[in-house]
This record gives sequence, structure tokens and C-alpha cells, in this order.
Amino acid sequence: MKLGLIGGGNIGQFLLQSVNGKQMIPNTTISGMFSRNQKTAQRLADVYQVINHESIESIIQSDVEAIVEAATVQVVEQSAAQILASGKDLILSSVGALADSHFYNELMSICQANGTKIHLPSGAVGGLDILKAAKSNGELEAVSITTTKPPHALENAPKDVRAVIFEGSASEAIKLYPKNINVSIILSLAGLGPEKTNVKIISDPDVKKNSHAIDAFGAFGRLTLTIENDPMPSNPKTSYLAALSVLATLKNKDEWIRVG
Ligand SMILES: NC(=O)C1=CN([C@@H]2O[C@H](COP(=O)(O)OP(=O)(O)OC[C@H]3O[C@@H](n4cnc5c(N)ncnc54)[C@H](O)[C@@H]3O)[C@@H](O)[C@H]2O)C=CC1
Ligand SMILES: O=C([O-])CC(=O)C(=O)O
Repeated sequence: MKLGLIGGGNIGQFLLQSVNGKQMIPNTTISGMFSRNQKTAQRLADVYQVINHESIESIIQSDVEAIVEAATVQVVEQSAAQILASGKDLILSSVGALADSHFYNELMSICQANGTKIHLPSGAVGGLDILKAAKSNGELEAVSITTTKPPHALENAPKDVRAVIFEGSASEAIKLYPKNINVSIILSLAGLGPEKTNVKIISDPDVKKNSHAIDAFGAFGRLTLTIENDPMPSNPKTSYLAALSVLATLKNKDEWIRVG
């Protein structure tokens, strides 16, 4: 399968290295890419033998079957509809774009009309299987996430003191921190939705890892899950697990036997 890639940052470079460099997915290559910084994109395209496109429209017109987004929430807002309408599936890293229910429903209608699919990797968290099962008959009651990161991995965080920099709904959190709290939206989509998922973001100068503590309860019982993620060396905002989860989604995209 030929894939297109949008974004040549952390996750994008990890995918180029894994899929093209190490050939980790049989019969699959990233054959075209587009990124905002054309100089970096051309360098990556040369290293990994990928066509460097000068626009998203140009990738859409190419022969790739699916497009992996590893850019920004804004890129998803601007281009997802066009990609899906062109008959290509979409794998999203910036899942925060789907917090807006109107946009979510619009994309779903486009998928239905064109036979296309959106794949949402679990990103830097887990437990989505539990939330989905717990809400399957409407008996999931509450979901919350507390994210703790070092100040340099957050926007506008105090440098020297531990501080709660946000407390509120996932829907508000992603508007204020679109590069930091996509995890709250994937949890929302698996569970109770962005308005009813509670988020706390803590900036802590004494931590080195990005941790996410998830708490949920309902008729099933109680879920408490804490993950301590190693950050990506080139972008501390992003956890390594987020990149791994996109790779796993690509590996499992058309699996015959599905786990979870
Ligand atoms: N779902 C999850 O759990 C997680 C999601 N993310 C999200 O995944 C996305 C990618 O993350 P990283 O690779 O770490 O980010 P990054 O900042 O390292 O790379 C982003 C890339 O997108 C490119 N870009 C920016 N604007 C663009 C535009 N308008 N058109 C084309 N390319 C553009 C940049 O030049 C850069 O190459 C981000 O939105 C991030 O917030 C990150 C971590 C966890
Ligand atoms: O990578 C992480 O730990 C979480 C993150 O940045 C996001 O959800 O946007």
C-alpha cells in the first residue's frame, strides 16, 4: 500500500524511519509527503525516497491510498474533508480536531458518502478498550485525565514552580492546548464526549516524563491507569508512545483478526 504523509516533525520522521527506512510494514511504503518546512521536507524525501509534494492538494491528487496526518489540529480542520472526499482513508495524530461535534459529524457524512474511513490511534494513552466497553450500554459514568508535563513541554507554563495550569472540560482544554492534550479527545471519543470528560494539566519542573493519569467509573467498576511516557528526543511535547501508536495503527489497519 502507498501512503501519503502530512508533517515532517517528530511523528512524521519516526514513521519515515520505521515504514520506509526499516520496512516494518510488509508491502507498505510512504510514497509521498508534504510538510510546511519545504527545506526539511525535501531533505527527508531524499533520505527516504519519497516524493516531496508542494501542497496537500498535490498529495490528494497522487496515487496514495491513505494519508497519515502528523502535523497540527489546524491542518486536520483545513484538509480532512477534502482528503476523505477524494476516496482516501485518513489516519490522524491530531485527533483534537474531532472535539467539535459539527466537524466530527461532517467528516462522518463524507466518509459514508465516499466509503472512506478515519483511523484514530490511541496516541499517548491507553484504556480506550475499557472505556468503549464500559459505555457500550450507557453505563459509563465519569472519565477524567490528569496530565503532568515539564514546563518546556507545555505552552505558557511557569518555569520554576509546580502549577495546575488548566482545569475544565476536554473541549476547552484542546482549544487552549492543541499541541499538548490531544489525549483528552481520544479519551472523550472512546468515552463520554469532550464536554463531559474532565481534564487537569499540571506543569511540574521536577518531572522528566509526560504522565497521564486516567480515572473512570461506571457499572463495570473503576479504572485507574497512569502512564509515564518518555518524551521524543526531538520534541518533548510529544511522547514516544504517540508515534508508536500511529505505527501500530498502520500495521493493524486492515487486519483480519482484530484484537480489542
Ligand atoms: N494523539 C496523541 O496522543 C498525540 C498527538 N500529538 C499531535 O500529533 C501532531 C504531530 O506531532 P509531532 O510530530 O510531535 O509534532 P511536530 O511539531 O514535531 O511536527 C509537526 C510537523 O507538521 C508540520 N506542519 C505544521 N503546520 C503544517 C501545515 N500547515 N501544513 C503541513 N505541515 C505542517 C511542521 O512543519 C512539522 O514538520 C501534533 O498535532 C501533536 O499535537 C502529539 C502527541 C500525542
Ligand atoms: O504526547 C503526549 O504525552 C500528549 C500530547 O502531547 C497530546 O495529547 O497532544
